[in-house]
Amino acid sequence: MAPVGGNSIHRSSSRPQLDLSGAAIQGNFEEKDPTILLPNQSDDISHLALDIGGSLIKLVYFSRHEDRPVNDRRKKTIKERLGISNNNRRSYPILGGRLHFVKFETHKINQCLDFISSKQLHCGVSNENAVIKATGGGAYKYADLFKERLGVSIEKEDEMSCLVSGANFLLKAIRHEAFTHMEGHKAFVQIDQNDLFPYLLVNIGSGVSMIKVDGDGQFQRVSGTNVGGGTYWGLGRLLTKCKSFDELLELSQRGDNRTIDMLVGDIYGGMDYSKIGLSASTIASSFGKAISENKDIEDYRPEDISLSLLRMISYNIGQISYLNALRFGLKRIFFGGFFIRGHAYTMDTISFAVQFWSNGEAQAMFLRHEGFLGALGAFMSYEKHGLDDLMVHQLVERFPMGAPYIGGNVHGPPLGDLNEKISWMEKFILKGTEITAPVPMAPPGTTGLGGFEVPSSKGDILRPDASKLNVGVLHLVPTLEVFPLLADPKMYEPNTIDLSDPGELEYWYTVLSDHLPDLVDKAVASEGGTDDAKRRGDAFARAFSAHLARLMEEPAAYGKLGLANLLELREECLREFHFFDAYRSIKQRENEASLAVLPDLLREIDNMNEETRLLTLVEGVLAANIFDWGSRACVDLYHKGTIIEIYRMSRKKMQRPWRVDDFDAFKERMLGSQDKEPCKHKRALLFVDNSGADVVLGMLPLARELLRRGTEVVLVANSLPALNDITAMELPDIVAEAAKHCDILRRAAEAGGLLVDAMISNQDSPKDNSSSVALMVVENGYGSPCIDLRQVSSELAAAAKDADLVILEGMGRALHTNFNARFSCDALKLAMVKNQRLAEKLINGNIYDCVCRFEPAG
Ligand SMILES: CC(C)(COP(=O)(O)O)[C@@H](O)C(=O)NCCC(=O)O
Ligand SMILES: [Mn+2]
Repeated sequence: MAPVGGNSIHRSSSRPQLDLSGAAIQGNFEEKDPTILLPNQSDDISHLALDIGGSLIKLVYFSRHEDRPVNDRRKKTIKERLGISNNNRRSYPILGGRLHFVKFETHKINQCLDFISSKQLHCGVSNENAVIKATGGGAYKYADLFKERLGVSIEKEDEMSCLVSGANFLLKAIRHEAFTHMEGHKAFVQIDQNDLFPYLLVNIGSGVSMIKVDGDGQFQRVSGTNVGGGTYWGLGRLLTKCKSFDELLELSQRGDNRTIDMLVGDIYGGMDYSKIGLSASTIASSFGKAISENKDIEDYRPEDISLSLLRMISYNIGQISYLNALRFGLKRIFFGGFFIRGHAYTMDTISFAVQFWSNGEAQAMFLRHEGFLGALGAFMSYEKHGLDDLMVHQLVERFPMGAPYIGGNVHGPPLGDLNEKISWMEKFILKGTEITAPVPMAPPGTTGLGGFEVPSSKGDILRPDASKLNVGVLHLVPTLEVFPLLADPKMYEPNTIDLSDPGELEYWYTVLSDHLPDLVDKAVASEGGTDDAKRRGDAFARAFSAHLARLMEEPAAYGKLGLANLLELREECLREFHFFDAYRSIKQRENEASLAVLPDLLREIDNMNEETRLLTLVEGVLAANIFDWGSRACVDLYHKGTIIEIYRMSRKKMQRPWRVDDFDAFKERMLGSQDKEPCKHKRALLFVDNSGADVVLGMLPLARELLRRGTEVVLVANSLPALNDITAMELPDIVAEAAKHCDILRRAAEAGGLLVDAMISNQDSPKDNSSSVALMVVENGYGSPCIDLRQVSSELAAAAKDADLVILEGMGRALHTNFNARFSCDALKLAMVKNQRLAEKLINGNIYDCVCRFEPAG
């Protein structure tokens, strides 16, 4: 029996709000997603739901996070201080874990049963008469098979109802779920939760259902058509001898439907019928040419047949959908179902039809989880899972590890332990190298749909499976919150660099790829350089490269892609292969070296007047931000001297004005002027960045100055390691070390509960700290160099409530993300730009230029 349910807050781990007392892992403890028994959990929590359709089985299952129990004393103290309890505000439990999306072909149902059985998904509850919720016709057809093979009963859920609740959940809870797709260009649509209804949901499975949705559980199937995905696949199979739906779809890529469709021009001698707005290239009659030509099926190219069929069915669905939207006055039409399969050309065709018939009034929208609406809805139908109570900020979508190699499909048994994962990567070496080469991206407007024209070069630019990898693993993290000091959370966009610009994406792809060999060396060394570590390092490099290559192909595969996502992906991949702190020894070395010179620095600072001191402190933060192991240029620099030599050199170069220099405004705010009173902030949140000089000689002295002025200070650090960033777990020891040489820090740290035992040798001051302002440490919820303030730890959100000053430090937190963020309190953004291109783009400057941006409360 092994206890589960650590209390770490980061996104790879969350705190389930279930009754976990007495919980135990059943079976192999080493397994990635082992079954967990919850003997004291009174609610029925099931882990699996299915949608068994005519062609595909869609499966949604839940797995608990791998919790690594950590003994973090800081966490307990901070919870008490900030008044955070484990009791949930909600009335019923919310699962903390991951939702996985998997699909199988229905005729290979045994593969699906093997999958469920090997993952033990059907026995996730301590319930003797285990029941699985399922929807779709197969829930009836295969009920006996499930009973026979798995010993479980199937509880059938209404298909329409499941589709609707699945769609409603996705549209409300996933930020980048809905998108438009016109002429090869994908654009995400921001859906206002409060302005979602009514809409038309068109689910294109084997057949097509059109559902008017008025609210949660309020819907009506208003129409449908029997000409759907089954028609395309069935007719296509007969006419082309294709062996699979995907093969048929791929064939269409190379097709020319003019050889088989009758166009307006064919009837009007090559002319447009302009009087009624039809161009010569408009399809007048799908397959119409076949009647006038004395040809047999063999005389037509299968490619042309497939395209003609695809256009016929897609236009027809688009047209009927629009007419139904018109009938009920609905402005939004969402298309789902596995017919679409993220296929760019299908979406373009449907979009074109909707636009054409509505004269541009209506717009087709698609859903990234298009095929999983029913299965998700069936999952939602389990009572008391709390899923429908989750909000956007509590869901984090992650890149599924194996997806780049297999296009999101599941082949073979699930991966068990780390070793299996590595062998799996090794097995796919060939596949991996095949796709690692960047694939040209589709420039917008090249599918040639601008007038029912035949796409000229779509075979080269639109891969048939281009959008297959469009569903990640959904992490449910009920503890995440929106940072309360954002001025306008709805308008907030964390990323400064937009990677939908192909030039930007390519640049950052190259930067991250070039950095990889060095990172692998560091990671392997951090694990003792053993053969096992080398093997894992190799697998990590492959996995990360494959992800990058896949994202180059389709940047919006998992929703809008920003630089923060790429940097986070790198850290996630490292953790996936059990590299938990690649820069461990570097961080230790730099912390020690910096702590050794801290007393001298503090003495120097204390001899200055208030004004010079403030400038020196801000200058110190900027100078020390040079210690960044994520920057190629900086790493090259470290070969040229010791830490202290580089720190001194960096300080010497700090010439004002900095490239962005609001220091005078900040100084006036802090110290006042003839016209203005000085502002004594109540509580400052300092988002710290790197270990070593950055935090010890930069941020800590600044924190100390704020404490001296009577401002409470909360140091906000990463929950998990990322590059050489300091973590919340590591900070208390550093503060304790620094406090040995400084009364201000010591008293504040004691008042903040950071120094709870006799870590400090300097015991001569009075024990009563009631008058001291506190120094605290909270974790931010991230294991990445960047931070998305829409999803932060509950500790940070609680600490923010009384704060009136935010200081963001470093390139990741203040430039790549949050450079344009607006706060409802005073905000100071401090960073050294350690990348030439970013310096040019962002501040029209050069590498090593500095940013000191002060934005007073609005
Ligand atoms: C990874 C980083 C964001 C970390 O910067 P920091 O937040 O530590 O200031 C930064 O080093 C970076 O953007 N590096 C990649 C670019 C380069 O190597 O030039
Ligand atoms: Mn950093």
